Amino acid sequence: MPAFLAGIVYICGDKILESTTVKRPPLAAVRNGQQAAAKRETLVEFRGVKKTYDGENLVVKQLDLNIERGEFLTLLGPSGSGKTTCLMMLAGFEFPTGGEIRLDGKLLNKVPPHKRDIGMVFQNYALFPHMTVGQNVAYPLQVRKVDAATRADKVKRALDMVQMGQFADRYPAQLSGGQQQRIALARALVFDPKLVLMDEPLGALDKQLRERMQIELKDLHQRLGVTFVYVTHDQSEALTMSDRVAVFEHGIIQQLAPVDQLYEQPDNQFVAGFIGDNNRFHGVVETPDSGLCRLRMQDGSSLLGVNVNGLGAGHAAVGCVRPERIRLLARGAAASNGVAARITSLIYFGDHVRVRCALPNGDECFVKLTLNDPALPGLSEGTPVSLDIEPTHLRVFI
Ligand SMILES: Nc1ncnc2c1ncn2[C@@H]1O[C@H](COP(=O)(O)OP(=O)(O)OP(=O)(O)O)[C@@H](O)[C@H]1O
Repeated sequence: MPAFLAGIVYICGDKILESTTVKRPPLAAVRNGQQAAAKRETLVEFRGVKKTYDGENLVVKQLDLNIERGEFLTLLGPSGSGKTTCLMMLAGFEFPTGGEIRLDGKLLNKVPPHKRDIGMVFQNYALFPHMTVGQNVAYPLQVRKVDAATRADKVKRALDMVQMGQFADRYPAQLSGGQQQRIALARALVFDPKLVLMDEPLGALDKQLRERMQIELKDLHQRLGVTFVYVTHDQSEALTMSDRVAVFEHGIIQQLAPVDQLYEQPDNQFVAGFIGDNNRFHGVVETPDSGLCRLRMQDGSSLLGVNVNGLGAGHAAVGCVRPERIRLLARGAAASNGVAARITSLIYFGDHVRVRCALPNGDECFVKLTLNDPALPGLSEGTPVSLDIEPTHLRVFI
């Protein structure tokens, strides 16, 4: 174990990197919700952080981000958007080209990984194959010279925490992927880290197991109150687990918000399109007034929506709306904020039917109907309909 890596549990590929401890309250103290009271305290600050690997292209551009103590924050974004780079800078395995990172107020820029009190879990659990589960979990404590009795107690608690208490004597090869990831998690938590960083930790698991582990991780986070920073490109994973999500694109946070706000009030077209399902209507802004505006489409029809960017009359714009926020009405029925459309197809999705529609201006959109929706039997390809949308649910962007 290189000396510069002692202090962090860093699990990546077939490597496990480890480090020294910093004195902190034990897990049990954290567990009783003591952290909840301190929830709005800032634990981590990124101020004006930039990163380039080649001296030319900034893969992280001017990042300002506060991570609150005890929160579950997810960095979400497409491949190459800079999420892992941010995590690596926080862990100390990459250094910022500019700006400052603080942990508990302490400037981290020059602090090596082993002096940061951070646990990490990666996609490849990377347990030591020649050690039993118990020995793997004990390893961070051994490095920290924790005495044998305390070590045994902490290992038992950490394994019980991830419901793996009865597997202490097994070797990693005798465990399933999900079980190995639980052990990796126990190992990252056993030394009571201040912060736990996870980079796509469930990426190698099948869908069913991944979804079960998502619930377990969220539950564990709530019980422990430790701050989790989680990287994923899977938006449903981010929505399921996080308190807040930072959406990355091209090294910039496009929006940082609680999950419901992110979904209901996206700040821009990218966020509206990246999180959840989305429909887009193209038009020109008319009569902007007190936060709303009318989006006039090429065929003359129009919809009222939220003027998110405060666009002036005549500005080209795109209206975005979630499919579940569109009411499908029979053509001619009174719509408060409606537009004419024609059904192009009905696709069965098991738990709902996706009704695809074409608008006269050439835009396409879809609506989701539950299988017992009374309107469904009357619909088929070619049926003329009206799409009715509450103005607050149509977000008009530049
Ligand atoms: N060690 C490195 N050397 C050079 N370029 C790098 C290095 N690590 C990452 N990059 C580049 O930096 C950019 C951001 O990469 P990063 O891994 O942070 O993105 P990401 O959002 O985590 O992507 P993914 O979800 O695919 O892991 C990418 O263009 C990537 O090619």
